Amino acid sequence: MDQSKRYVNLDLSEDELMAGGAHILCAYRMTPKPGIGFVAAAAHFAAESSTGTNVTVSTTDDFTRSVDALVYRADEATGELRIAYPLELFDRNIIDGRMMIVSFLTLTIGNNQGMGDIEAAKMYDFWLPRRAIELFDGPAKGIVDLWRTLGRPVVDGGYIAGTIIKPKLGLRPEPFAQAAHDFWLGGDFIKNDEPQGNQPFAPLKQTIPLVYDAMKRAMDATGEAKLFSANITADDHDEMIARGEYILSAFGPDADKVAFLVDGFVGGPGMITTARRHFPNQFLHYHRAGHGMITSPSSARGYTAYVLAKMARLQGASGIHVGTMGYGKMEGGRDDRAIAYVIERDSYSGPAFHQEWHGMRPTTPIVSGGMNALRLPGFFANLGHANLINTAGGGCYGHLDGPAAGARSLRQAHDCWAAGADPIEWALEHREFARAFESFPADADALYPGWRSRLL
Ligand SMILES: O=C(COP(=O)(O)O)[C@H](O)[C@H](O)COP(=O)(O)O
Ligand SMILES: [Mg+2]
Repeated sequence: MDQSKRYVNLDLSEDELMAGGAHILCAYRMTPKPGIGFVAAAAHFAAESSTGTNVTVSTTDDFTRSVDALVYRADEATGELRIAYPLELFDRNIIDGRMMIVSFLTLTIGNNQGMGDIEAAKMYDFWLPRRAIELFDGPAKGIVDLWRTLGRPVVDGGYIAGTIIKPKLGLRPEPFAQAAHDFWLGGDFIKNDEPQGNQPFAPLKQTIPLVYDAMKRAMDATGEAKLFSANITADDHDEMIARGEYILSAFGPDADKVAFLVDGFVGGPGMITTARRHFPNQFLHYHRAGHGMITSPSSARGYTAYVLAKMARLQGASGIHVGTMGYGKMEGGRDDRAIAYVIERDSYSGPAFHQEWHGMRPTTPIVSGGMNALRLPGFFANLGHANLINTAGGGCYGHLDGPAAGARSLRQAHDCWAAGADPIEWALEHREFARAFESFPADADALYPGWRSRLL
């Protein structure tokens, strides 16, 4: 059934829709199934994403039609599809009237992801009017709070050198805490790896007190504050709360040095909001493990990592992983810096839309995935700044001289970039950075040919 008469209006002006402030706009790249017209498929897409289905129903009335999602751009040659969704379509909390990401996803990434006439569709950008920005929680804490804890300037407080306790799994409480202590002698920030929680060989209630003790000893030894991002991910809301409350009680007077990590992609939006609303005083660390199933360029469905990051900021993530922009082990390229820019700035022009955040607190870019000291100078040069959290697991625990040296090599790499120095020259004066060349020789060979004759 061709529904384009009702759900398509290519005369609508995007500028006027934005000026009206009554719609959320979504940009997709869509391919209809063979033999299905692009506009007809787009119309069905909008129907299924708002007020329709695949046939006309007798219960539709004039009000229903007034909140139809409308296709306002449809270009078969490029697959470009843009849909305007009236704000009234989106579900609101009964407790406080605010909007929710699950409703945004159910509509804009719902049945349209599996319909028989749609071969593939992927959202690559969306735009929210001011009113929608006002109705999402947004971040409660940010990197400013971490800089303050670390005794840094709260503006441009700079690079936070972090790690991930490795191996990913398999450390019992004592060696886990020892690994944390040893890194903290050189670095700022440790996160649980995303699957670490309450495994039988490392009960959380044994591990956490030992980690706190390790933090205190490292703070005494260095005279510096330290940070721990503890994973509280769990299917059950009550379990998440129980973990968070236990961890805060265990860290007692230093509970402000605890961030909470949530595996928000596999866990779903509800887990992020549970942490955001129950623990608003803690930095909320959004780990996105699993996102690659749809955000990968190899996927023609779902949405991009850029869209994921925008949603995370709306939900209130204090920080989210943004990838390594071609410098680490995960998929990505240099232009992925847009994922960092759109969450850290108050105003940014993305792939389809210019988004104003109207003062919503920024979300911190978290850079992780195969990173080590050798890869950082190029990364910072591409991004253009270092106001971020970097977590290098292998890059620290794989350093020949141990994790504290690994941490120092990260900071020396940052300082090398900040000074605009040649990395090999810099390594001649900075031992831990030099030893990173020996620790990761394949990277050194690829990035700094000729290093051996200069450094060994
Ligand atoms: O544990 C790591 C990295 O460990 P290592 O530093 O040893 O590679 C993170 O889970 C990935 O970076 C996630 O990827 P992304 O950050 O892209 O979500
Ligand atoms: Mg990990």
